[in-house]
Amino acid sequence: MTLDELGWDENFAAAFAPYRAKGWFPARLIRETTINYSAFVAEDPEDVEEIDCVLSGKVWHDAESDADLPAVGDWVAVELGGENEDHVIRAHLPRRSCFSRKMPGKSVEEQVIGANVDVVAVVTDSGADHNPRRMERYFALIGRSGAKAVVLVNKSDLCPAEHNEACAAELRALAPDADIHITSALTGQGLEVLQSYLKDGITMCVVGSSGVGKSTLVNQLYGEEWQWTSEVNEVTGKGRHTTTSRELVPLPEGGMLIDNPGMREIQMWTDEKTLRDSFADVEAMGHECRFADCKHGNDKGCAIRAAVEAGTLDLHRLESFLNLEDEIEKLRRQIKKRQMTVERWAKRSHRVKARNLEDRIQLEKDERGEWER
Ligand SMILES: Nc1nc2c(ncn2[C@@H]2O[C@H](COP(=O)(O)OP(=O)(O)OP(=O)(O)O)[C@@H](O)[C@H]2O)c(=O)[nH]1
Ligand SMILES: [Zn+2]
Repeated sequence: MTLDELGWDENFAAAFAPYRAKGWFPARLIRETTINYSAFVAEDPEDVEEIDCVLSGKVWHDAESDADLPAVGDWVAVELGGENEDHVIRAHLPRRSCFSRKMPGKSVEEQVIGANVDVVAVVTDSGADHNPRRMERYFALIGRSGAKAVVLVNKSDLCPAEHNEACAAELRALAPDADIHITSALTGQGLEVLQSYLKDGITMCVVGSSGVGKSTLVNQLYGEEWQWTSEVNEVTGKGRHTTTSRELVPLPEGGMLIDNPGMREIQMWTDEKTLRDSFADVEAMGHECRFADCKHGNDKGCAIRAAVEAGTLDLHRLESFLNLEDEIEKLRRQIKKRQMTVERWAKRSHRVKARNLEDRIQLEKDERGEWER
């Protein structure tokens, strides 16, 4: 595989220029563990190689938050070590895009799903999973990430065509910039569409609720010979751990996937601005209400209610809008709580995270019993 097939472009090359002079090499991160990263490194731009590498103290300290640390999909500058030496990530190149979500559970810590992702494919169906409100949140999140939004209304074989079409049209109305396709991973309908996004150098993420067919779709892209559980990646010829962590995987027909077989329904990382932006059109309608303090309830001359009655605004969407201030208040409380937790954690995080070089050296010394106090 070549550097270009990995998604290298002029901007990355420009950002990398000062590091080339130091004898470092461009690399793209494909996997992360608690102690190190795996990357494709381009010592030879025509034939990238898989290596393990660790983070330098500088890159570690320069990151302002966990979300700023190198993540799967990121481009970095690597200094190759000699025999029995670590390969070290010396610099982190600016991201072209970044797809992230809220951490699972109660915290609102941002978690990067993939850096430099070009296309996010949201898989849903026209049955139980169909939920325009949730899809609005996906659209807001993908819009913020800088990636292109693609929706696959999957399991089309289970519903009449008109029903699938109606669901697709409803989603299309929510996000004119998104591509909405009807697919069936089972019969293969519409799969060529997914493949059409996966040109050389393009990175895609596949997300969606549990059971909508993500793995079934992804396995078809890998081709018959290579599935989640297989041992060897056909493209790189390298062995592959069967793991539940996210990985960047080159596909046999070109393009790459960042995926995770166990990825549960994405929990949205969101902020006040993203929330408000997703209702900008409703808010604009509110300016047309007769009274400036209109509560959009039974008030006379309410433009928003009129839009609901005229069928141009969905009633559920209005309800979400009316609850917006409550949601934002909830978010603020969560953020405050998170800051307190983060401060508490910062004191002991060095024990948990040994991804940077100095910590690792110390850890190895500790293991050998060479205590430094
Ligand atoms: N009828 C029909 N069934 C499908 C289709 N796609 C997937 N399935 C079935 O739906 C079930 C769930 O599919 P998965 O691919 O495991 O779904 P997933 O989204 O990866 O689920 P998680 O791994 O839990 O996130 C399996 O039994 C699939 O065979 C489809 O297009 N039509
Ligand atoms: Zn009103």
